[in-house]
Amino acid sequence: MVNEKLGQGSNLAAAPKSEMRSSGQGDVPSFGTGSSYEDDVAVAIRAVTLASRLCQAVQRKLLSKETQAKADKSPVTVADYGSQALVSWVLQRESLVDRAALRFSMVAEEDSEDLRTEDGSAMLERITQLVNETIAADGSFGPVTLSKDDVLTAIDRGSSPGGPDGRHWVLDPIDGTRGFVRGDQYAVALGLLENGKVVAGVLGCPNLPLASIGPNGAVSSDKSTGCLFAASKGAGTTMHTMDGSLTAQKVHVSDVCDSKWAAFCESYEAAHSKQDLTANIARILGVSAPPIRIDSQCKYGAMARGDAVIYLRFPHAGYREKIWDHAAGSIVITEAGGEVFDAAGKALDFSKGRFLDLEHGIVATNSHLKDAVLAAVQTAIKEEQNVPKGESSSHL
Ligand SMILES: Nc1ncnc2c1ncn2[C@@H]1O[C@H](COP(=O)(O)OS(=O)(=O)O)[C@@H](OP(=O)(O)O)[C@H]1O
Ligand SMILES: [Mg+2]
Ligand SMILES: [Mg+2]
Ligand SMILES: [Mg+2]
Repeated sequence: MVNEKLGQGSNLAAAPKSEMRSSGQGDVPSFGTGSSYEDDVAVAIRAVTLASRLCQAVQRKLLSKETQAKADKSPVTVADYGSQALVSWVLQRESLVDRAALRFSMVAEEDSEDLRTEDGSAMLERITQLVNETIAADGSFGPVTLSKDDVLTAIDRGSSPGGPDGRHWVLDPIDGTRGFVRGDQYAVALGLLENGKVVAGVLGCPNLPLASIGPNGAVSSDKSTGCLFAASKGAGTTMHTMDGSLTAQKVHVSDVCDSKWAAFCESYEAAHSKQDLTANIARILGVSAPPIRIDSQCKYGAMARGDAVIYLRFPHAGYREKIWDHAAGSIVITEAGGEVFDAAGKALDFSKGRFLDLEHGIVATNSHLKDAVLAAVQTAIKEEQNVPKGESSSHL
């Protein structure tokens, strides 16, 4: 039943019975890993599920007036803010009250600055309403109403600088806001750093099909959507249905060993990754399948279950990667048996604060293909550097 529902082409294996408890908290699924991060993952799932519901409600009736442009021209919506407020509120309230409330730290994408201006006041009103509606509809938190100030405070709890010491939650309240606004893929991405290393991650992907989106899954008749991936150090990666209706399944990256058969995924937005460079990498590897282009860290989730075998991301010159764009996704891949590295072959370093410190580009694949993919990446980068100026649209 479950395998039928999840479709062919997904690298799923049934999880042990202990991982299939139902939550008893509304429709929010629970997660049992037996790992030392079990409590953290459970509360992260609760927070991400709640935030994903808010996002789904907004995306269903998305109004252009609910979208603003930030100073860097990227879009931000009431759902980005609402999702951040909810995750922050749940984490603070549920997980750390007894253990580490005073040390609570969150590195998150959004801040409340624009909402505190006169222009932002209607938006703040709407966000507060959405947050309260989502909490009330869940029903498991009791009679709680957040004020506008509570919402601002919850959003601004994400201002931590992060760094190499201690525990930090890392949140992208909507990753792939452009996809969200377009009605396509997006993810609520929540990671946990401990002493500079990602130790847990949850990815809510409300629009991701349960069936594979890879070349082998393209023919699936199952159009159900809404996946949630959860991973923690040493405990593997599990895929849940967003509504908790099916049992959780362990997922694993593809075990394809010959790059000829390896489909790759990349950003939907050409402005976010150099698609001419990735096409050359694919050519060098002999990949014939067309790229799977989807927004957000949904790519990491899709790859973790084997839809694609390679993830390639090469931002244009001058762009600095943020930790919230990769923290949750990277552990979802590594715990599913994959590897995530930069163009020098180094693992990603999440210990340097809000930005990722890396050579260039982000690549993920399985352990069989790591050497071949890395060699192809380095060859393609050299070739790109040797192209006389004016003959290529991309520059390192
Ligand atoms: N110029 C540029 N280059 C590279 N990356 C950028 C750039 N601008 C933005 N971003 C970040 O990309 C995040 C969206 O993820 P993806 O690039 O994987 O998705 S997409 O397919 O392009 O939508 C997106 O995340 P969100 O802001 O959370 O949507 C950004 O952090
Ligand atoms: Mg953004
Ligand atoms: Mg993002
Ligand atoms: Mg975002």
